Amino acid sequence: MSEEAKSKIPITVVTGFLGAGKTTLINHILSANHGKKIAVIENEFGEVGIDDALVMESKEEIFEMNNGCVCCTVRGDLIRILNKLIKRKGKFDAIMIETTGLANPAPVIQTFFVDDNIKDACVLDAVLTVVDAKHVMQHLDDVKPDDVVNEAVQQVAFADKILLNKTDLVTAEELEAVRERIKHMNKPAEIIECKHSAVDVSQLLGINAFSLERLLNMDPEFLVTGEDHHDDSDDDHDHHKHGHEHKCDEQCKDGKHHHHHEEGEHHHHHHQEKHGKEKKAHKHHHHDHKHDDNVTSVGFELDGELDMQKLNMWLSKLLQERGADLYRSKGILSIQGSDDKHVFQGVHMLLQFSSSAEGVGRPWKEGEKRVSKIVFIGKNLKREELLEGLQSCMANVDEPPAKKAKTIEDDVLELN
Ligand SMILES: Nc1nc2c(ncn2[C@@H]2O[C@H](COP(=O)(O)OP(=O)(O)OP(=O)(O)O)[C@@H](O)[C@H]2O)c(=O)[nH]1
Repeated sequence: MSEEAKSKIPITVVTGFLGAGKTTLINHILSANHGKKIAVIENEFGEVGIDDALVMESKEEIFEMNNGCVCCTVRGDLIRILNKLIKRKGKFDAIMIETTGLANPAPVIQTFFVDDNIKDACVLDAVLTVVDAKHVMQHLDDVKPDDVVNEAVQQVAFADKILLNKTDLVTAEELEAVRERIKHMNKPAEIIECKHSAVDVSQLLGINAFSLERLLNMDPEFLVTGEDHHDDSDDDHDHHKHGHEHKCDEQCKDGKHHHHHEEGEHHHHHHQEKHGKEKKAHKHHHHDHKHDDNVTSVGFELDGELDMQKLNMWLSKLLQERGADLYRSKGILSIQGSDDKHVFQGVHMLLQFSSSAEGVGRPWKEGEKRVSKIVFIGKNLKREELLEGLQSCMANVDEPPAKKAKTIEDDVLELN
């Protein structure tokens, strides 16, 4: 590394699909014994911020960016926070940015090359992509409409290093299949298999793994941002479009194609058909990229305490029935009869409860209002239905006066 690069603040971008294990990785790094002071920038896709409470208490500084995805609406926030941190250079050793599970990493990476101040002060050390060995296949397979990006594919494609996580949830054969698939999508990236994102920090930070050259080989116009493309209509900006073309791997004979078809093996037939038609359009809409509008987030903040048993039963049933479409669910819970802050984590059908007593999340602070915050992310979510379900799990809700059951005494009395 050059002297100039050495004096810059190293940046690590942590990406990976919803629920893959990014926050688990951040917590692992923050609690590891590396002697580094790390500033963390959290971005989450959800109507109600939760991750902030799930990142462990530490000396580190944590900045939250909610209400949007870092690759779109909150990119300005990212630039602002980075500039703030740059002014305090020397007070910390590194910055980690956790992107939302629905972020396309490309615009985040571009930030470090197109903004002059940031470019001069920071160096992108690596893009780490956490992959959920159990669920990634279905997200890679998800066929999106033509102008919609497949974030799961992008995240793997842009990785400098891949953490193939949750190996405990799959068989050796399944793991091999995922490994093959990922290797095929991104040959240069090292793949590290792990459980609970537990990888030696020396393999994650200060690794100097990011290569702009590799990205420019993949996409020569990588650094041409959406803002440079004023031939795009304003409408494009409203939609936060900012995609990229990629060079295909050797499977694809056609040279370039739109990134959401980037992966050769599975959609090959589809994009071969499309290439002819799309080529011209790509020239003018080079930076088109939209998120899948079908994937939405619904968030609730509930006053009052929840009944753990009712909630457990309701959530278990919901995840069983809707787990395919319900990519991610999570919540901070105020539970009747407990002084601990409870947490639930759902990834598709898998559901896990834990609490501050077990070291997950931070306990309620003195005087902190005990509000439950719950987020669901997925396809075809119905707010009313979810709210009704949650409300039915509140403790002490006035039960409708149940028909008074007869007691034995009543019977006895009647007999008399
Ligand atoms: N069984 C198993 N569970 C894991 C592993 N790694 C993480 N988890 C669990 O998966 C769930 C999601 O983990 P997170 O670290 O919150 O995932 P994330 O990528 O930050 O999630 P989003 O921010 O919502 O995208 C949590 O319940 C974790 O405890 C693993 O290796 N094995």
